[in-house]
Amino acid sequence: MTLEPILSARGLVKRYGRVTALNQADFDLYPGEILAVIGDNGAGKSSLIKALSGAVRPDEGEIRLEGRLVHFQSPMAAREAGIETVYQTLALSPALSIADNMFLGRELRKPGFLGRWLKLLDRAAMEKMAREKLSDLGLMTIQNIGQAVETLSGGQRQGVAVARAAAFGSKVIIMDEPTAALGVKESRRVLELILDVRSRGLPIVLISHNMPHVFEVADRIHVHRLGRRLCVIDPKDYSMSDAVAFMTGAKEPPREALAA
Ligand SMILES: Nc1ncnc2c1ncn2[C@@H]1O[C@H](COP(=O)(O)OP(=O)(O)OP(=O)(O)O)[C@@H](O)[C@H]1O
Repeated sequence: MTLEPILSARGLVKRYGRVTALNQADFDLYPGEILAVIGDNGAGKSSLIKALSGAVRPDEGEIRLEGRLVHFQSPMAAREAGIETVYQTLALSPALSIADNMFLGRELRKPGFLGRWLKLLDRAAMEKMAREKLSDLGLMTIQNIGQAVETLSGGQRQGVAVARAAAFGSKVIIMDEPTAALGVKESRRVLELILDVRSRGLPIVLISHNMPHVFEVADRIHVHRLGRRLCVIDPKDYSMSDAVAFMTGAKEPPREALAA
């Protein structure tokens, strides 16, 4: 590929005591693509994503965003740099409204004195932006932006989390098992959302154990094994059983798929 990766990592190492969760892991995400990250349980996928999203600091290795070295000290720092992560646990506050959840931690204040000195929130602006974002992503089956998140279905909640990420993620969106807890219909909606987000030009990292979902939406598949990137495959060239065989070590990937 001739393009420069938007987000890349080289030689990431992360140790937890005697466990080496990342062992010289590399990573490349290119502009506009959906990159799936697959791997067996314990292969180090979450550790990789946590390093890329500022949730853990790697012991060794480097991460570059648009070619520039970055050292995220916190998830907030990664967010500020344009990397949004939708965690499996979603990190939504159930009792708060959809609009409040979308702006959690980055509320809009009223302009001028009211906002700066009295810290008054600009609710109207937040609700307007939340409504726009949700309808952009075709999520306006949600009638009331003031509705508490706990009253939404699993798919709608996931939708709010994705809309929030798409609203604020200016460069990269990372999704950790976005369909794991969802039914068939809701999963479908979330997969469509992922494709919508890509069509808006935002690249996505999708961590998933669900091979049909991965093969349906991914442009490339990063196979993680024993703490490192084993290979990168094009889903058009390999079957799901090939991918699982590479992931589990039952089969070695061909030389051209092996990561450098
Ligand atoms: N906070 C931690 N403390 C100790 N060990 C950890 C910690 N986080 C991860 N590990 C270990 O690091 C290894 C990689 O874990 P990681 O969660 O990154 O794998 P994974 O590929 O995401 O697995 P899964 O698919 O099961 O979620 C595992 O052996 C795990 O037990």
